[in-house]
Amino acid sequence: MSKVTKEMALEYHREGKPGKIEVVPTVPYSSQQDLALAYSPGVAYPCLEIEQRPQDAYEYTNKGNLVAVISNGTAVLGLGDIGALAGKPVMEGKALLFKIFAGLDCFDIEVNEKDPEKFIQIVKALSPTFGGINLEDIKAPECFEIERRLKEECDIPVMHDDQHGTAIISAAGLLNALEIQGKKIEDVKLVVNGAGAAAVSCTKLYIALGVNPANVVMCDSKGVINSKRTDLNSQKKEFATTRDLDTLAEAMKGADVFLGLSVKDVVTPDMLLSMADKPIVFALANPDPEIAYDLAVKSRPDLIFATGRSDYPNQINNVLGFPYIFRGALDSGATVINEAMKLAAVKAIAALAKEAVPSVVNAAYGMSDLHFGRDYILPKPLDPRLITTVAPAVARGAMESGVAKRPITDWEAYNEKLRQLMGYDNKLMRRFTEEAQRNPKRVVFGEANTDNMLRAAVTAYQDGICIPVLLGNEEMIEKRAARLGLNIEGIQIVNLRHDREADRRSRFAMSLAEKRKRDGMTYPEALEMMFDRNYFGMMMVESGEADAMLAGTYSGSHSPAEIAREVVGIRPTYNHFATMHILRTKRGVYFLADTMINHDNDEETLLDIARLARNSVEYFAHEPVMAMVSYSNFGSNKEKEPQVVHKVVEKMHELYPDLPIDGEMQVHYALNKKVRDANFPFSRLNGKDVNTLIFPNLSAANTAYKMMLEMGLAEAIGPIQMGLNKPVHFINVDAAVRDIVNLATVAVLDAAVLEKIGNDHDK
Ligand SMILES: NC(=O)C1=CN([C@@H]2O[C@H](COP(=O)(O)OP(=O)(O)OC[C@H]3O[C@@H](n4cnc5c(N)ncnc54)[C@H](OP(=O)(O)O)[C@@H]3O)[C@@H](O)[C@H]2O)C=CC1
Ligand SMILES: CC(=O)C(=O)O
Ligand SMILES: [Mg+2]
Repeated sequence: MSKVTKEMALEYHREGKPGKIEVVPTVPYSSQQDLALAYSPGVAYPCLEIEQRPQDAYEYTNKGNLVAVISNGTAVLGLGDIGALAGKPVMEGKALLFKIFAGLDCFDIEVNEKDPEKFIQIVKALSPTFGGINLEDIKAPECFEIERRLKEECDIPVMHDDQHGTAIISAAGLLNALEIQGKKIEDVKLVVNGAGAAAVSCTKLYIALGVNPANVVMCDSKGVINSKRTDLNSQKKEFATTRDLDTLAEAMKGADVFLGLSVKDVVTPDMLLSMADKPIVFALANPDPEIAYDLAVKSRPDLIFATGRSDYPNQINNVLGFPYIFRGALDSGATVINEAMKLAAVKAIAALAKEAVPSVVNAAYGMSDLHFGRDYILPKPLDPRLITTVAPAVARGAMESGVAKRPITDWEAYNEKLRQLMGYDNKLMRRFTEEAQRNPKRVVFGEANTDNMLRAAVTAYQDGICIPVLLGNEEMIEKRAARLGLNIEGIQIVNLRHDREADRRSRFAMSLAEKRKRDGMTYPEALEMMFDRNYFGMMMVESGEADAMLAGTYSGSHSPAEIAREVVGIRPTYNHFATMHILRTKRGVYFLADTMINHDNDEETLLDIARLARNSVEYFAHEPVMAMVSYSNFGSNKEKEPQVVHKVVEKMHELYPDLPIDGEMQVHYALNKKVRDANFPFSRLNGKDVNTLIFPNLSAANTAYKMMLEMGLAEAIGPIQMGLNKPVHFINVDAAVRDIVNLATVAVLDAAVLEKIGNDHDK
């Protein structure tokens, strides 16, 4: 996993606009009218409504989606009391996590005040702004009283994340680790290093879950907290042991579980060796754990080891909890975050780790087979299921314990809202995946001897999306799989140089030579071609030995597109094939064509592209609303290129009298219906939102989608091939695993359509 250096981190924070977050308006603000509504005089109306009914603040302001991360900088990570200002990067980081993982807006507030009473008064005075308050990095013991008072005195949920977030996540990890190690919670001996905010709260939750208080030994910076000590505050006194122990090293002997919430490098390999069999060690000090990962795992193979860091397996970090805990609390109108809600979160997070890990999570971590076990005791922070698992569990907890002021009634609609909150709607791909899983097909992976293709094939197989056939040398693929830690058991490998089916190559060659004899192809030439993976793979599809193929975009002498034309051919009624990208953007789903195949389009080619796109968009269950774009509008420029587009639009109008398609038009008219309708009220697209853009040439289409991706404005599925007789799709072997899996999914659906309705979609 990649390591973080000081230079990288400083550059990351300094680059562009310094810091990590900004404020973005959510309402129109470009006209005088907009401003009169957003500010004076219009703004007075919601003010007066809220004055009458304070609850209306949730209707007219961002209160219901706004959280404050508030710190005084007295216990920033494990860096200690570095002050409010120095803690700001951490608080901005938490604000970012709230936004990206739960769609919650967040202000970081650094308060330069250490006196608990004054701090309480400041936070309380700020509280009307927010729907919830996340207290962060405030040291013990002051944090206990600060949280208690603010919970009591504010009418919104308040949670000290270092206490409860950490307790919830580590408890979920502990339950799962105990299950893997075969230990019972009521029997385990627990050593806790650190007696601050996080340590005390975690220990209390573990006890609530079944740990025997008599089996707990806690240490602080002065050693074991025992009954001989006279310097203990009331929190520490609760955990004072009567056993004759003074040092951490003594306490560790025979312990089953170690929980570190203190400072770095205080645990030694010898201490780990002195623990009981199959120990569990959570070294959670940030940024550096109580014992380094490499040192710990080297010293005991029977260990389950977790840290707070993202660059090692088993990250125990409150990021798995706080975004979703506040999401569920705010959405249900919870007045507090109580024990029922916390326990609901523990159970939901622990259970999620036992479910099959979706390919998108594997892909996000460059893995292929994450599964419940000693290196995967908790879900990964980038798991998109966390929001739909934890937030509803917390909301239910709030409702069942009677603290929810706005109970949720339609859970399916709530789950849908949560998914959509995460920006791009992933519904389309989810639907494709489910369809493919219902009827998986045999997909040839033409470049199986490359890392990402192999990873994608294994992921698609494990997810039940397709039955992969890997083309390549068995020995090399097996070696690569072993190096990547991939399990390829059960996946067929076809070595085209030493094919087990002796006559297959000659059979394929004969069939191709017969098909292309009028193009001058001889049998010996065709036989030679069968050493090319694209020819061979496509012949597998052509002959029905496979249902679809993912071909690489590079092939020795011939371009894969040419080979596809020769081997599987173009659909009846077309002379060209093309590709489309589906872009998922914040504004919705868009289909763009042709993004990969045809360079300079004459009328006939562009007409084929438009017809193919119309069919494909329909096939992806969208009503096509198509704009044919160029640099002029409806004939305003008489040069060659816009004229080609203009004529193709006319032909499309003749062919499909009811199809909403128009142009040529500039792309801003295509995408802005208000401006388009005002300027061109005669357009067939009147009142409609365009979802399909047909570009005049490859440069424009390719540049448009790549620019959107590079600027982070879209996620893409594609390139989706349209117009070949068989589902042969093309993808760059360096494409991300997720993109390859997505295309394999589309190929499976394509094969299913072929099976059902044949290859003339115009019928
Ligand atoms: N992974 C995660 O999700 C989280 C990790 N943490 C980490 O936990 C640590 C503590 O945070 P927090 O509880 O908020 O901070 P606090 O300041 O409240 O507590 C720190 C505790 O560490 C103890 N301590 C300091 N040095 C030693 C030592 N050498 N041996 C034993 N104990 C020691 C202190 O002892 P004393 O009481 O004697 O001063 C104190 O009890 C930090 O490293 C933080 O990054 C915190 C929250 C979440
Ligand atoms: C993760 C966290 O909140 C901390 O280390 O303080
Ligand atoms: Mg913290």
